[in-house]
Amino acid sequence: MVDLPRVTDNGHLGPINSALVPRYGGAPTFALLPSIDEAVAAGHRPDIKVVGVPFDSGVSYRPGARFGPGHIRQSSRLLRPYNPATGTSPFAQAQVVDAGDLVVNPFNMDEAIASIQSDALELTADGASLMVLGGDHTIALPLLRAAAERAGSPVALLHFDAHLDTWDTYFGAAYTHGTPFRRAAEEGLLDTEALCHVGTRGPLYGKADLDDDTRFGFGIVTSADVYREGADAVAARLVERISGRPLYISVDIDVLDPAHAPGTGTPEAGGMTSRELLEILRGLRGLEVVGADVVEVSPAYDHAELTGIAAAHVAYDLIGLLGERA
Ligand SMILES: N=C(N)NCCCC(=O)O
Ligand SMILES: [Zn+2]
Ligand SMILES: [Zn+2]
Repeated sequence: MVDLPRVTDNGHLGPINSALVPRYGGAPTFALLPSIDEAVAAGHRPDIKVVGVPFDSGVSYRPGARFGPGHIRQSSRLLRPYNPATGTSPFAQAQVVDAGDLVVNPFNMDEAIASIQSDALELTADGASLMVLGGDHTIALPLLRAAAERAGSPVALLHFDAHLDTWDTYFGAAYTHGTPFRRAAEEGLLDTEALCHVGTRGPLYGKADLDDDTRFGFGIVTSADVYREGADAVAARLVERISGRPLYISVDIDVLDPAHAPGTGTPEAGGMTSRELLEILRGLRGLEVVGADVVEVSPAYDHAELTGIAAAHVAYDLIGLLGERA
């Protein structure tokens, strides 16, 4: 394979130069970034590793998020190096690489969760942070375990989702995509002063769901709150609550309205627009983001890459936030 010309900026090896090589050909690493092997072979030390977790054994409705990482990468080919919304170049402020996909057992939940946790710890042993492409929301639990261990303390959590994901069990199972944040709270992984769901909406099983959630320390900014208050005011509130604490950001793509992200497993009407979500993320600059994920992209239900493109742009802005620490 010939060496492809890449954009290099600020000493960092960036995406394939799409002015010289057609962006629709070749291997779809995230945003056409170098693979970890290519970057390391060229003498670069990764600051941010994009990693896929193709796993969906925790879903309660439509399946298929195991194909999310590949779809998000394919939908990320058009991302360009400079983000005018923030005035930054996410791939120049830090060395960002694509570390490929984890190998996760689809038939053994305990083994899957344990291996995601240990792989996340191994990938961050060199001080790098992770931008994870899911996968269903179950994977947030082992990722939070690893993030809290690396931070040396419980972490603040911003959780963008239509759902609370603090339910207790499904069919008696404790580890599902509807339960990761209850388990994380029980395990003491979360900084109970700085937890917030953003974008929640849709029917619950009962009012007790909300009471439980409050007991774990979560605040809620609903999808309707975002509509009424606007992205800037919401971001300002979140920054006030979280500032100065190590922060993990988990984005379930179903936080977006099905019109913006149809390709997901448990869609709910009345969601945020992709513009609102991106603007809230941009309002979080200056926070100490230690890890992030984008989950629940199920490509079989997508159309014209709507969901894949939304997820790719969310990951791009999250990489911008992660890179502020590099
Ligand atoms: N994490 C996501 N996307 N969905 C959770 C929905 C759980 C339920 O079926 O009630
Ligand atoms: Zn959800
Ligand atoms: Zn979720």
